[in-house]
Amino acid sequence: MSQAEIGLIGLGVMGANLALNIAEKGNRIAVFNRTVETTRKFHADAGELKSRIVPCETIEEFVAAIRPPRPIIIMIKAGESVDQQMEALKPHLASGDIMIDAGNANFRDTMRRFDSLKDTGLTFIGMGVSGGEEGARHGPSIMVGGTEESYARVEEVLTSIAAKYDGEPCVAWLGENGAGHFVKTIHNGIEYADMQMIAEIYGILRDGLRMTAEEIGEVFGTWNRGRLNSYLIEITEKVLKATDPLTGKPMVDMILDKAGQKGTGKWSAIEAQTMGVPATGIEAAVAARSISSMKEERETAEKILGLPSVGEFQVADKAAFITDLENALLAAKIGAYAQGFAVMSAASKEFGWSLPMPTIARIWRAGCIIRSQFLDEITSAFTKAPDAANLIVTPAFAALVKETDGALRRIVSAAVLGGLPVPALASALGYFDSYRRGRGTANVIQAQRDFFGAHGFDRVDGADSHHGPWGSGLNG
Ligand SMILES: NC(=O)C1=CN([C@@H]2O[C@H](COP(=O)(O)OP(=O)(O)OC[C@H]3O[C@@H](n4cnc5c(N)ncnc54)[C@H](OP(=O)(O)O)[C@@H]3O)[C@@H](O)[C@H]2O)C=CC1
Ligand SMILES: O=C(CO)[C@H](O)[C@H](O)COP(=O)(O)O
Repeated sequence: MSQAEIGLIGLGVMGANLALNIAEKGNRIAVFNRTVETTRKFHADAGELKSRIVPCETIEEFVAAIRPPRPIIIMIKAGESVDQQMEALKPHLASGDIMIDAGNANFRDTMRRFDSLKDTGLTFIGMGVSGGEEGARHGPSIMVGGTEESYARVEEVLTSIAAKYDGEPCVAWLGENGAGHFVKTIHNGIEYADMQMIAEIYGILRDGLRMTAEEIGEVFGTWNRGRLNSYLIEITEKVLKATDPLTGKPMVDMILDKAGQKGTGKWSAIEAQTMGVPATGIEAAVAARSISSMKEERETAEKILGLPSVGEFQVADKAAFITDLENALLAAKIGAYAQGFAVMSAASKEFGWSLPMPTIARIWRAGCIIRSQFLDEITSAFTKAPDAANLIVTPAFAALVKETDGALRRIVSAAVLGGLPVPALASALGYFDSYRRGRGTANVIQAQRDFFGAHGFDRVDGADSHHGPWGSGLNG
């Protein structure tokens, strides 16, 4: 039997589907999973793709089944398990072999792993994959980091399995070492913000307008046929319309309001903060997930503080209000994406990657969780202005912000006055209002810093005097 062209370790949700996708595109693939039973079941269930899959029960057997130089995808739980898996593989590999970590790694781990293989003859690729189960099976968006030469060796197979947007594959080499995993992290940070903003809009419809899950699902369905058309809006309609088989009630009403998180949102916020780039939408979304997980504390606080004492949520024209909600969501979404791209732009300089913004937007148009029509507009904006300081100052998006930010202001105001939490939507408004104001209020902060710490300030008239007359005698 001929050797496999590629290997894959980890037959969980993502790995199993990716392996089937690879086999379906005509590639012969060797597979290995820590739990042998999973490998056996995976192969037994592979149907007509069985003949292209080589199930292996030991690492030795797995490595021997792949034709050198071997590309090996590692799609397992992120973190230490990847280091352990790499250590287990290494003694069996030969010069030229490539280990490709396709999980949601912290890009700093990816940089370390990349460096650790220098001078060994082995190569490391850190590859972000997005699209969930369905994407992995039928076409994910793939963000590759590593040497360009190593990408060239796997480009054909990755292109064959990637999602296509108007025939263009949603895969690209984005830069050296951690570039691919950094971009995937920010993709997820944006995903967090997008999801949180959708949840806040749902909250206004549920707790403000007192609409049922089914009715709210209808609203999202309508929006999905308009400018908000996207995978996340599409699945929101579906989840809101689903019925719980156990109770016959709307499924969403039976789900505990505690959101999980595995790290990528938090890493996005940390890296943004570390580089001094505001990513308030992502930060608000991460914090909202953390607050959501404090269920018992929230219930206790509600008993002690009560809900905000505001009157009945009043809306004079429901249809106009729902149109405002649609535009508010679009405006807030622009803020979150603008921030995500600004973080990537800063990281590109910080880590010397030359991240290609139009390409990133292009490969997010299909396959990934944040895929949307909107990303085609971002692709076009960055193609016309690849060095724009911020998405919101490109002509197309500046026009869109001006058109929709009034709605965002009305919705945030209504929610705040109605006592409904909208931290991510409000963060977008705060971001727009701060970013577009040439003269802000940090002059007071600078004066305070100088007063208590003699930190100095620059003057608006450029005069060579950097301390205020605060009277301590130290700062004059
Ligand atoms: N689910 C999703 O939507 C997406 C997930 N990802 C990322 O892909 C990676 C895999 O996720 P997913 O498929 O969902 O995870 P699953 O939980 O479905 O599968 C986890 C896999 O990791 C293996 N594994 C766990 N610990 C170890 C270890 N110490 N050594 C070797 N193998 C180990 C498991 O093997 P065993 O069967 O023996 O337990 C299993 O094959 C993660 O990094 C995840 O963040 C990326 C994009 C989307
Ligand atoms: O990468 C993904 C989607 O793009 C994974 O589904 C990831 O698990 C999502 O992050 P979290 O679990 O923290 O919500």
